[in-house]
Amino acid sequence: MLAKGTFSSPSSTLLPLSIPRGSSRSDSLTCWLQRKQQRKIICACVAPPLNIGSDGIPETANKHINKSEKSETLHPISEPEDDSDVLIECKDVYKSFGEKHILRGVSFKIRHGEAVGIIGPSGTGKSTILKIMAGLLAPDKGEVYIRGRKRDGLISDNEITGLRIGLVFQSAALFDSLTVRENVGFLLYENSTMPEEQISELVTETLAAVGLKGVEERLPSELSGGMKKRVALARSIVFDATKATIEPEVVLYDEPTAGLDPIASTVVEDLIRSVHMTGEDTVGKPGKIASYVVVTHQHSTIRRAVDRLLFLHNGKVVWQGMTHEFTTSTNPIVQQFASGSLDGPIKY
Ligand SMILES: Nc1ncnc2c1ncn2[C@@H]1O[C@H](COP(=O)(O)OP(=O)(O)OP(=O)(O)O)[C@@H](O)[C@H]1O
Repeated sequence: MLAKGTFSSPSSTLLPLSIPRGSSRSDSLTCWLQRKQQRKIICACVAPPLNIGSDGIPETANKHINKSEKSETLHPISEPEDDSDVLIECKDVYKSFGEKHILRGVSFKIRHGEAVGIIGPSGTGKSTILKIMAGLLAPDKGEVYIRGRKRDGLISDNEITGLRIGLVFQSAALFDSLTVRENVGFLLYENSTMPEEQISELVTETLAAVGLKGVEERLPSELSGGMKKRVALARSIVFDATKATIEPEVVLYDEPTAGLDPIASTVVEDLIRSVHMTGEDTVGKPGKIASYVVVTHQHSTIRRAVDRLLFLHNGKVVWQGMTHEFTTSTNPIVQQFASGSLDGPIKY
């Protein structure tokens, strides 16, 4: 049994941040509980008060693109007028770290049922915008709306219910000294009124949904990288069955296939699809995740796991389109990124 914390239950999905390797179970829990008191995770997203010019091209992008290159709009998707299905919106979000101005007016919306990828060069702020959506970082300027309600500051600063937000870190961020069962059921053991046996059953069921059986009593160190990612996914989608209302959930994945071989990547990509509402999990049940956002560099993940793409560059969304438009785009930024060429507007 896990030690019980004294804090109140969170309004949304909470995920452990990184815990030092080799720390003891009590250290891990203490560290986690301290952090948890500081940060309750909720999510918010970007909608564009598009700093996109009349030609559909963001102002910064205009600086890098000559007239002949502007033939393709950078904003080819016409936004529906009805925003009732918007779960997360980021509006003109700015974020700097010291002198580094990372996000400079990022806007987008994540709608119910969407599978969205965020791509762009390294260091362009993809993980930063995920953390802002999750409420782990506050924007310097701009707004984040959760189902139409503005979130101020971090998730710990206000209670916004109506949407669960899960964040799956690149590193999986499992507690090294807890078993797989304890990792997956952590929040339920801590916060739920469910009896332990029921939590245990739910954990087993959720692990089965991500294709893992018989690993409940293993420690993270006994798992492969791909299995750890699946455990982290299970942790983000485990539901408290005693809650009267189950809120829709958005899962944010930060480079879920980084470091995996091509086949293990495919397994994770299919898994991400399968737990989405349009999919079917590995035991044949419909997925429960309303929408998800994936930050990735991997072409296979772009092709296989997402439907719509947002391209971040120089602090803004410089292109967005459906996945199939990515490889045929005539936008020079997209072309350079898709081909990996050293020549083009993206400079390292
Ligand atoms: N907490 C922080 N303090 C200082 N600088 C930070 C912090 N978090 C991120 N940065 C910096 O902000 C920039 C964007 O980081 P971020 O991780 O969001 O980029 P990214 O697009 O996800 O990169 P990659 O594709 O390489 O993972 C980087 O230069 C990074 O060093």
